[in-house]
Amino acid sequence: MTFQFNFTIEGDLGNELSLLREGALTLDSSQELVSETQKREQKNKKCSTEQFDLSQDHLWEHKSVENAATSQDTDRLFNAANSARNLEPHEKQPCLRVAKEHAIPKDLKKMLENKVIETLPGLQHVNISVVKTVLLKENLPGENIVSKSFSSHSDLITGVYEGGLKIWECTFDLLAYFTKAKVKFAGKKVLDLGCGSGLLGIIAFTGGAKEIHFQDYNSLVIDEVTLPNVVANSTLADEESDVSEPEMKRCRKLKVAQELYKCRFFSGEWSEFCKLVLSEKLFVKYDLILTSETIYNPDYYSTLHETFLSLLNKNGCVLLASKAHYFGVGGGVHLFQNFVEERDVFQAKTLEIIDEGLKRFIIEITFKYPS
Ligand SMILES: C[S@@+](CC[C@H](N)C(=O)[O-])C[C@H]1O[C@@H](n2cnc3c(N)ncnc32)[C@H](O)[C@@H]1O
Repeated sequence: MTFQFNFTIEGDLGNELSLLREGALTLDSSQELVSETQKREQKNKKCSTEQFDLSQDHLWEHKSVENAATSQDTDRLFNAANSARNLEPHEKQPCLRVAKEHAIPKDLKKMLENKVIETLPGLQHVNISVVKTVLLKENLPGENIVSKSFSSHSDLITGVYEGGLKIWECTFDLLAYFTKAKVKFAGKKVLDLGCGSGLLGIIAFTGGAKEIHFQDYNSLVIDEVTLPNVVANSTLADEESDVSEPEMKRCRKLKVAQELYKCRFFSGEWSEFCKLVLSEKLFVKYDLILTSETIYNPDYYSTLHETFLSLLNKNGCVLLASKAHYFGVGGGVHLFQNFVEERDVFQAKTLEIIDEGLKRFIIEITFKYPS
């Protein structure tokens, strides 16, 4: 399924793309476009089971001890959800893109090279158009999602690219809600699920969260956007200022590293991500799951629900922001709320309705029976 909306070719990227990848793209030929689409559909059917190396050596060690998840709790709730489940016969399971953890590179400054930093109130983020242009020029091996997204004129290519190379509208709604409702992050373990740029998790990070995990479907999004954004919002930005003494520099670097140590980064499909984190013996469930524009595809509802179920602390909550309806894909707030109600594990409460342009919602999801 290819979902097209809100897609703009920033600046001259479209032209640049044709020049850069002459012959490799199918923008101008409708005949070829069809065959590309068919190829992609066939590929989607097979499902990407791309294996990633998880080189644990390079990962910074994380140890959590409190509130470790018990498999019994999770099993009980899974069963409750499963028995209430009434899957439509046509419901497709999402592709199982294997999850991996992304190590934080040692050379933090290098991550911000070739990046243009933009500023929002209380936040910095890389300019994504520049990231895309550089990626197209470099033609790096691995996930080729930038050119795939261009050639299909789409922000979403099911099972291939799930939209992380863009800051979606509801992220801004949730950011505004954090301020308005004075949401507290201090001391909490937070997950930015389907993070893309990671702005929600970054606010939790700068707001004193104890631990913040970022998850995106696409590996490239984590490496090229999420990680640089987190680094740009750490104290690294002023690392060099007024510090000439090697010893002071060393201390400063250590401080930045200690701060970033609170953040972990994951890519991969949701059920695979769950498997990966739950395989850690001392995994601690999240107090807060932040998620924006992740309920567009009804085929993913069951996995998303199970992700909440297996990763959310009993007394925790999910703050979800979404458009009322996603034309072309079929998902939306009411469909997802009905899905949640039928499973009878969580309760969903509307916190805010933003009724300008396309109607948007902020929803809080908590366990119905927390004890
Ligand atoms: C439309 S984008 C929204 C990005 C970001 N939250 C924002 O608001 O700007 C949807 C995000 O959900 C993630 N996502 C969607 N479906 C997924 C799935 N089945 N497994 C893992 N991640 C998924 C993608 O990685 C993507 O970043």
